[in-house]
Amino acid sequence: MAKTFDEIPLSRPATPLLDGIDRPEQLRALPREQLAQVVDELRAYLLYAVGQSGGHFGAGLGVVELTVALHYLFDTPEDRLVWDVGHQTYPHKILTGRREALPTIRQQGGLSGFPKRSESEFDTFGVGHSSTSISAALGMALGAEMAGKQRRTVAVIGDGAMTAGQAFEALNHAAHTKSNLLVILNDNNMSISHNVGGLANYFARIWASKTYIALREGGKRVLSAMPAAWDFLRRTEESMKNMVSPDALFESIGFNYIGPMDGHDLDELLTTLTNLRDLKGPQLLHIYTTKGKGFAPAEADPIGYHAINKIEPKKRLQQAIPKPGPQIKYQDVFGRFLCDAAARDDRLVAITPAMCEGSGMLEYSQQFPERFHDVAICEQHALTLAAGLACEGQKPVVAIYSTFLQRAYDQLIHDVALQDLDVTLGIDRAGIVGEDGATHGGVFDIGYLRCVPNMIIAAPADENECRQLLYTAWQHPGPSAVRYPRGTGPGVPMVEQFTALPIGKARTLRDGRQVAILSFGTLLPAAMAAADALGATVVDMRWVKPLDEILIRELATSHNLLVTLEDHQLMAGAGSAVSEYLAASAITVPVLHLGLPDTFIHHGKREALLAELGLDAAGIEQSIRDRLRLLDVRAARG
Ligand SMILES: Cc1ncc(C[n+]2csc(CCOP(=O)(O)OP(=O)(O)O)c2C)c(N)n1
Ligand SMILES: CC(=O)[C@@H](O)[C@H](O)COP(=O)(O)O
Ligand SMILES: [Mg+2]
Repeated sequence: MAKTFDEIPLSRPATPLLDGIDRPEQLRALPREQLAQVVDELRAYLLYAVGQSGGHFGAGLGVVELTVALHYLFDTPEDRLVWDVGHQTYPHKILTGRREALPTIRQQGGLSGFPKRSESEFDTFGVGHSSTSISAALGMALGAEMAGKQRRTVAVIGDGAMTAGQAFEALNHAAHTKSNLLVILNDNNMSISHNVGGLANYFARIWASKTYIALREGGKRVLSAMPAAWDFLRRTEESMKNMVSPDALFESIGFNYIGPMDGHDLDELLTTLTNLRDLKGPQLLHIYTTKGKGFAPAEADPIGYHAINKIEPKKRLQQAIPKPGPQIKYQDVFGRFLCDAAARDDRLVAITPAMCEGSGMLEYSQQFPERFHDVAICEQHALTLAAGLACEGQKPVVAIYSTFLQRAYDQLIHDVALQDLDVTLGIDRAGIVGEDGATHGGVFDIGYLRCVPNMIIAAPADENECRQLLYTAWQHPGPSAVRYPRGTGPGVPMVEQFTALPIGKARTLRDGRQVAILSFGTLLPAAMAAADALGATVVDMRWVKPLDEILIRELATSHNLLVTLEDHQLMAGAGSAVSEYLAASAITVPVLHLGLPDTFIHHGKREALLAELGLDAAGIEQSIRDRLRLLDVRAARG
């Protein structure tokens, strides 16, 4: 039985077997009897390492046995193993040559928090966004068939990820192609929050029917000697089968369903996977696991332990750094807005695609349960659901991370904007997100939103402006979006009273000369500091669409250089909107755009990445000085 810890070990545990495994071949060289010890050592080391680094926690603990069994029985990396989301792959990384590097995970220059093809041959597919594993694995299986390769292909997908449409698109196609593909459904009855929806209930009933299955198997043996009774059981089984038959859903799609089974029973896993690995055609193995398995606090609170910060040893906590000012997270600014606006207007209804806690909606969901919808990992459904609600005169708010909104782009255009429906998007994690890295960067939303007719887009600079712009956007009777970053603001207290701010109007914070900095969003404090050194004008633009064109025109005629600043790709960003306006108005003025370059920004601390990209005060000042020098040189040349 797996060992269960109550504390995260602060010193490295002894892992004699694990220390000898730098590649799965060395795992496969061990006798099967030693695998249980590998599991215990792997779980202990995982606890220690994530304690050192912080990062995703519960999901990895839940697949320690599965990871050992898969790398033991399948010839990885030749056999392809595709993990869904990938937050559960720390055990996989430990067994595939990254044991010693694990404490660097999610840190700049360290391991990615998700499988990444460029990081390891064992990371067969880059993930981070959920529900892509079956599609990718099917593609690999078809690719192998085309190349005449006899390799096996496995996708490991969680019950949460299985709620997304793409998972079923892939299941549907896999059944059609009848490819040799093993899908392992890792069912822990958890998404980040508790998993929701009919599918989650179906899975739960399967598990509950485990007793039914046991009875059925047991009953068959006993009753087969008594024909009449056997006939009765068969008829009963038929009626019960419709109620809780575990294979109804997947078998009817065309998969051979096996399960449910205990995903922590290593022996059972090894036996079952040995039987399954060479079966032809699409197979689905349904395993039950516990998110956070082996660490009692995480087993008890899988939501709280989905991810953890690095564990600070007690001694360091005594010299805690003095707490900064009254900063609150932008997600909590959003949650407070929802509660306050919902209390005033019963048309507010809030929707999240499985990110309740991360979006700051827990309190709202408890206060207004009848106007709260967690739709599971279904971003596309979330947007069109909101569109339907708006058709009926409600005022829906969709809370969605910038990166995950990418999933619902057609729904935004086709279902919301084209019909000019009253849907508000609270776009969290806009800009560089930090440790989650490039898969989660919220750095494209301005580009993909501002070209959509009927959209209005706000980029608040601080907590109070975020609150007021959320209210303004929500009041607006059409499609609207407010983008704000991960983490806390500069500590500007929120004003209780809602004020509908003028749409498309900026606010000038400092009148300077020669240079005008047009700041879009939360990099404003850095802009102000740079302006101090330069004597520059600073404007909090507040709105990406519509722009404050009158102000831009005035600034262009009264300054020698306009500087736009944004936590977004430069291409198609807010700065390019300013240049488009100037060009369309035949206004000629030098413009310097500051933002993210045309590359993916990988994982690290958000502030350090911004500084490295020249988006801190010093970097902004330096860029402006360089540009002024260039302009002087050009002026001197005549
Ligand atoms: C498209 C998308 N939406 C949302 C997320 C955020 N997210 C990360 S893990 C997770 C829950 C996944 O649940 P499950 O697949 O059951 O894995 P578990 O954590 O239970 O092992 C969610 C919603 C994501 N990664 N991708
Ligand atoms: C794996 C995944 O997609 C989520 O767990 C995501 O990492 C959450 O991001 P935040 O930590 O910013 O809420
Ligand atoms: Mg789950």
